[in-house]
Amino acid sequence: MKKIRIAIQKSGRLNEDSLQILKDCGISIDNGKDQLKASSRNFPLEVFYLRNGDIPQYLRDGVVDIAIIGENVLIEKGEDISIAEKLGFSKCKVSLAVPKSVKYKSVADFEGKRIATSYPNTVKNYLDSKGVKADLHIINGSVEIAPNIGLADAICDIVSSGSTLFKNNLKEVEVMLTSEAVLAVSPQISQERTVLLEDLRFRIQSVLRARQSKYVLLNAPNEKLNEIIGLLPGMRSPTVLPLAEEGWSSVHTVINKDKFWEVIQELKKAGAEGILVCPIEKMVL
Ligand SMILES: Nc1ncnc2c1ncn2[C@@H]1O[C@H](COP(=O)(O)OP(=O)(O)OP(=O)(O)O)[C@@H](O)[C@H]1O
Ligand SMILES: O=P(O)(O)OC[C@H]1O[C@H](OP(=O)(O)OP(=O)(O)O)[C@H](O)[C@@H]1O
Ligand SMILES: [Mg+2]
Repeated sequence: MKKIRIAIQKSGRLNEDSLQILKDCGISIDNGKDQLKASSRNFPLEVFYLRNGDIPQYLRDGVVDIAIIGENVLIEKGEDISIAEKLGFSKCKVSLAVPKSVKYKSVADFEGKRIATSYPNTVKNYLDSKGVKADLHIINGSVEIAPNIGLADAICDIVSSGSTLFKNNLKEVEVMLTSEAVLAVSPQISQERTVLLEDLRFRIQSVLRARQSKYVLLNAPNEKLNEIIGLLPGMRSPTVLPLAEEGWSSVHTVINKDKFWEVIQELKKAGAEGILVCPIEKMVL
């Protein structure tokens, strides 16, 4: 049987979370740390460990069928490559920044300025769309230092917490795009391997849904049941079971992790007791 070939970042910010999501999908990989290639024992999958920046070309050439990669890299180097799933980790922005002392008014201020970046296509497309022409200096790392050493007037790079900008006395002035890790697909993937991709996507979706949700159990006095059920979203509707003690019920449901603390407060006010919150491993609709 053919195996589906996936590219994963060899080392760096995406490596650990990429391996974790495969693991959560029940896919075990025999992983010698310095290997370039590994196989799964229990899923027809081969893993290639590659540089993030090289992955769009490998996808285009059909050397790998799928990849976990930052959306920002696809926008820079792989606009022709499609995205099968957004994976919810490595969230960041790609932004333009200038020294704090600069009085910035609008994107027109970049006209004729020197901008240091590892994302030349992204910057060029953005500035073109605004009718601005700048002078791009392509550098591969430590971009934020460029204005301090007189190499550029401004930079374009990844911003997450903003602390790298802060340390280098820069301020973010334009957010060009937001990004997260995605599952990207080669335009050359075969029919046979597309079937494996669908199987993998089914598992990934179940894992991502579960990561977004909490399983909640609580006790409620029967006279408050309607009010409490009204507060709960649930997958279809909450499960209600009688407790051994007369007049009380146990209510089970699923709550989105972002809404969770708000809902818990409301449940308590409505008379819920003994609230348990549990992680969910997989969630299949
Ligand atoms: N500070 C950050 N916060 C969140 N996500 C980030 C951050 N920095 C980078 N990323 C995301 O992780 C990806 C990989 O970043 P990383 O710095 O590990 O690799 P790289 O040096 O860009 O690539 P390569 O693997 O080619 O060396 C980026 O493309 C981006 O999507
Ligand atoms: O807003 P922040 O939270 O500070 O994150 C942004 C920084 O993170 C990335 O660098 P990384 O740490 O990956 O180092 P690198 O330049 O060696 O890739 C990116 O290139 C920025 O410099
Ligand atoms: Mg980096």
